This record gives sequence, structure tokens and C-alpha cells, in this order.
Amino acid sequence: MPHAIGFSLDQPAPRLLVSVRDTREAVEAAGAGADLVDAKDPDEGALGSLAPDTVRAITLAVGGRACVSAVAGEAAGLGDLVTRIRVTAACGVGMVKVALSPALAADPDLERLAGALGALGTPTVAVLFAEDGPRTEWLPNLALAGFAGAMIDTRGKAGLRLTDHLTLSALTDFVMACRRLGLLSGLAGSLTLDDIPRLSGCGPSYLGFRGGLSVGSDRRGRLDPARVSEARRRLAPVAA
Ligand SMILES: O=C[C@H](O)COP(=O)(O)O
Repeated sequence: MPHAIGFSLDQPAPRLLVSVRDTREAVEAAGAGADLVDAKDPDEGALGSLAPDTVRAITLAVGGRACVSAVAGEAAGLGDLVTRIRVTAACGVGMVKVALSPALAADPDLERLAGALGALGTPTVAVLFAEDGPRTEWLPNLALAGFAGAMIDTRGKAGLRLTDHLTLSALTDFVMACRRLGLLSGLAGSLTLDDIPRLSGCGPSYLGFRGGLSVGSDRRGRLDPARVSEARRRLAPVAA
């Protein structure tokens, strides 16, 4: 049985999402305090998906100590979106992440997905890229389509970080708009440990990391469990 997301919109502090490439990193991340162990191929950019067998192995290795999420890549259209979500959910994960282009996020036909997403029963988060200037106007469409949440990440992983693209005020507006619609919200994009206090202040459901918690800050290198523990420590409850 997959570990459910297990957190609500009213939690006192953001949860910690850590992207991992294999079972060893998955066990390390869960052991160091990750709430969401995110199966992703960091060699393939922002939304590189791992082979289904690897995702299944990661889910088994984590064994319910954390929620396992998995990346389903970037959808080319509505049909492709459903297929990607189905294939990834079938790996037994607790949450699916799939990237949407601006055109797809704003597509009124997205609502037709609601039945399919509901039937799957695996919460799916829509990933929007900071480079696309994600708009809060897209969020009602995502809610109608049955997404459980929305997150912003950066498509590029070798230059500008999340906070280079979007102000804290814009990020807070995004998070609050998600909350009003009953959507979980996530923020990611070359975040470092030092980003944790100010981004926690935006009130997201979770913060996502790879490079900032890797040895030498190299997202293609190995995960650094000591940095994961430190991130866990710094994710203190947000003051009311
Ligand atoms: O989903 C979160 C991403 O894996 C973040 O990766 P990054 O911290 O290297 O930008």
C-alpha cells in the first residue's frame, strides 16, 4: 500500500521533498527526514522520469517511511498527460508530478481529465515552470481537472534559480491562490539550505530540493544525507 501524502493545507511548516535517483538515495533521504521521496532522474533535467522498475524498487525500499512521489515527465497534450499519469501511478507511488506547458495549463479542455484523475486515486501535482511565468489564473483550471496540487520549479538547472525568476510576493500569491482552491503547493528550483526561512514564509505545502542537498551542490552527483538532515532541522514551523 503506498504511503499517502499525509499532510494538509493547514500544516505549520512546509514539508521536505527530496529528489532521488535510486534505492540507496531513497533510503538515505527517508532516513534523514524527507517527507516526500521524489523518484527522478537528475541527469535528465527538471522532469526526467526514471524507469517504472526503478520507481517500484524505490517505493518498496522506502517501505512507507515517507511518501514516494514520481516524475511523469512533461505532457505534450491531453492524451499524453493521462497516459503519463497512469503509467507513473501504476508504480504504486503516493503522488505523481507531471509538467504542464502554459497552453495545457490554460486549456479549458483540461477539465475533461477530472474523471480519469479521480478514478486513479493517486494525487497528482501539476508542475509549472518559473521560466513560463506561471499565472494564478491557471490554477482554477487545474483544480477543476482534479489535480491535488501545483508546484513551481525551474526548467533550467544551470543558471537562474527560482527566486531569480519570481519575487517572494509572486510566490506567496501563488501559494495563497492554491490554498484558496484547496490545492497543495510546492516550490523548487535550485533551492539552497539558506532559502528555507524566506520560502517557508510564503507558506507552501512543501519545498523541493535536489542540487542544494547533493554533495558539492551538484544535482547529478550523490545525495548528501547530512544536508537532508540539516534541511529537516531548518524547516521550523512558520510563525503565525
Ligand atoms: O522537484 C524538485 C527538484 O528535483 C529540484 O531540483 P533542484 O533543487 O536541483 O532544482
